Amino acid sequence: MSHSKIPTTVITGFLGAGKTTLVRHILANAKGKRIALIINEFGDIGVDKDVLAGCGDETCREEDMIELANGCICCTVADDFIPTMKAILARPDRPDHIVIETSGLALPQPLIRAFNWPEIKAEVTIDGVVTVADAAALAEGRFASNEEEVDAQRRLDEMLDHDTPLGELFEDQMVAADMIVLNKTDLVDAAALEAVEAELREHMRQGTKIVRAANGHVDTMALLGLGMSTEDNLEGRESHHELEHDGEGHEHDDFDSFSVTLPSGPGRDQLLAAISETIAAHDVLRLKGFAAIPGAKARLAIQAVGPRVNAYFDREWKEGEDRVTRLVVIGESPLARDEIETSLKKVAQAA
Ligand SMILES: Nc1nc2c(ncn2[C@@H]2O[C@H](COP(=O)(O)OP(=O)(O)OP(=O)(O)O)[C@@H](O)[C@H]2O)c(=O)[nH]1
Repeated sequence: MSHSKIPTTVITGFLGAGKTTLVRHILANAKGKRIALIINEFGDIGVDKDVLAGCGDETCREEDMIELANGCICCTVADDFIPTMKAILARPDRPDHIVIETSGLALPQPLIRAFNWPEIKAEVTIDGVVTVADAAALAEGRFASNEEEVDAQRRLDEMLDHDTPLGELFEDQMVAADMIVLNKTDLVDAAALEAVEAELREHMRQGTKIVRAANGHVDTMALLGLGMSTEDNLEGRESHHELEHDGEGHEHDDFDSFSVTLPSGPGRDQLLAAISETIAAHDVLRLKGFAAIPGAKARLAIQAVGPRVNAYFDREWKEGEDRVTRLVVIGESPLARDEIETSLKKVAQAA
């Protein structure tokens, strides 16, 4: 039986840039396309899948979502990614399109190269690599080193030139892109947006499109269907690591993640205040999870990206579900795990 190749969109972008939000938008606007979703997370709790599954739409069907929870898709291509793709391809009801959301710390390059493995290449093609960039984080210079020491303008100028793990990873994700979704435009003014966009243009491959968005609202038909066959066009997309080490394996020691479980206890405001304080004190890059708030029938989804903390009740607790607060914490290594845990647990004990 011959099939046409299934187009696959790879979504990359730094921690908290809005990848899951974009995926949610794609699923809600799939216009009848059956989409299989592969989600890769850094951290040991599958928050992203749970966020999508909590959306309540029939487009977020549990059976169409596959989670690769063990960290970095770039390091587990052979063990995890290839078998997962083969399982999708073996289904009797093959999807019309595959979307892969990589973890915010993943280098997209090894994943893109995996599409040239013979058993994958025969059946699947990369429709496009979409990199989500966080306009607010960029405007605030959050990829620069010594953030406090430089003034806002210098930060903006230097943000992409630094040899920090954050800066390098960010550049690696940028050069991999066929399209950049410059997200969170609602959080910055027009002048800052222009500055961020000008800076991005200097660091991406020529010809890459930038699409501005808020909350991942991009025309799905423009996003899916780029028809790039990216696996055949790898030139100029090399990561720092590939350029410096001939593509030998790479390390993820630069970043660290752990999860914390807290008993239900503090109220919403107390908990969010404690989270904000902890993030500020320990330079946490990303924190996310779900919280049990006393008296609330629904669980509170918590999403922090740098200093910005969002929270919303996403769905009611299910029968038999463990009503505790579980949070994933991600930051540059070494993370002061004990101190962060103590700081978060203090609020639960005080309640
Ligand atoms: N104001 C604003 N918030 C946004 C926008 N897009 C996403 N967010 C919020 O940013 C937070 C992170 O969004 P996600 O979609 O989870 O980001 P992500 O890139 O999937 O995060 P990781 O998978 O952890 O790397 C959430 O609180 C979102 O609601 C936007 O355009 N504007």
